Amino acid sequence: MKQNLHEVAQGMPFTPEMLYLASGISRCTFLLVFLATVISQPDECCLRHWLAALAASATGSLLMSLSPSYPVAPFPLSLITTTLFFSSLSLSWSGLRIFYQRSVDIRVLLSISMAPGILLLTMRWLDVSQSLQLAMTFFVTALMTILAIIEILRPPRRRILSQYVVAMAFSIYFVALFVPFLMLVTGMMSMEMMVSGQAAIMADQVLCILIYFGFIAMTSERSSITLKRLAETDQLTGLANRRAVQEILKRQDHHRRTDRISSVIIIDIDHFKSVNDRLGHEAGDSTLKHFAQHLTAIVRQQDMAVRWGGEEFLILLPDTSIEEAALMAERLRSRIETTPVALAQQLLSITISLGVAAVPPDTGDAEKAIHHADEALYRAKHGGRNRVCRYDAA
Ligand SMILES: Nc1nc2c(ncn2[C@@H]2O[C@H](COP(=O)(O)OP(=O)(O)OP(=O)(O)O)[C@@H](O)[C@H]2O)c(=O)[nH]1
Repeated sequence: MKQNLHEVAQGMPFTPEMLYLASGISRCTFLLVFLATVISQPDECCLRHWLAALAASATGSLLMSLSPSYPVAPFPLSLITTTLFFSSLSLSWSGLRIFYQRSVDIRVLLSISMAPGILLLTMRWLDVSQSLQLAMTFFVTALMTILAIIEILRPPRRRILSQYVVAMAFSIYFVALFVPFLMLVTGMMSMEMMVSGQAAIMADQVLCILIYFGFIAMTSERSSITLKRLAETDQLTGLANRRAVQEILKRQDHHRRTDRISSVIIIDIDHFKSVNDRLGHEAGDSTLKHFAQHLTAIVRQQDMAVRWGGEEFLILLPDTSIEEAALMAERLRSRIETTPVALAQQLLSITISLGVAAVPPDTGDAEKAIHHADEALYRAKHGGRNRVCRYDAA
């Protein structure tokens, strides 16, 4: 039987051994790309798992290219390659778990990697037919792809586009494994037909590219999202910073959305310089953090609270009339006035001044509204501080 299959395979334009060799060599070239990525991003532990996964599958492919028969390699080569391919899949899965900050139990990882080899040994011992051995290998491999898909799609889902490419590749992998399993089990496909399954090896090659480059894309996409978030976040208070507002205003100009910002509030802590001067810079920082916490507590989900600079803050309010904005400003003013800052040695009472302005509905110019709110704030300061002033065009 083995000899027959091999003869059939030899008659094909590309023998399975050649395809496995090509697959092994291309995996080795990915290895170099991965190695460079792992070295450049040493903190990403998931990349090390994926590198090991790739190394295992490259070794498996190269060993399969040495096999004198296809699709079932002789014993013990089949045991080694099965374990290598499975280790590759389980390491892909563990890498995904690490990527999504989920724990990985090393014993589970080892069990999943070893289980198919043990299954293969058992089937050989029970003298199970070659086609059933192959069918079972397909089946457990298909199960493994499902585990990977679950890790990607289970909530909470991140907004990372490249993860869907990887999920799609694993889904195609699943179909490519489950269909031959069904066909072998039901007798619709013979071992001879499997020999002409060059398409499966080539599909494996394409999917491998999608998956491993997808893994690299996932880590780079997440890194750039994290960097962008850091660049748009104020480190002291955790609020959005001026740069984030500029980005939002730029996007609004482009999209002319309906949930546009309709009111803005500018807030300034009164006599903040004297807090620094009397109690030190650290007390000043604590005061800023205290204020930011109250600001975050008072704004609605759709609003955006911003540290505009120094001791000045801004709230962008979509779909909010100037009357509603002034009410919110007043609530915040009174809350801050009645809640002292708990410093290490003492309780510090502070007050704030606020300027409120509406975005002109005809132009939708939020930058102009910020400018108007600033003018209102100036009036609040000069009117005696600890008050809310509305911008009045008249
Ligand atoms: N601790 C601390 N102080 C800051 C920070 N950023 C700005 N400041 C200080 O904030 C103070 C702002 O002072 P001024 O602009 O004179 O305003 P003010 O004392 O609040 O007076 P009015 O606004 O007129 O009520 C300056 O002393 C800055 O050094 C910061 O991140 N931490």
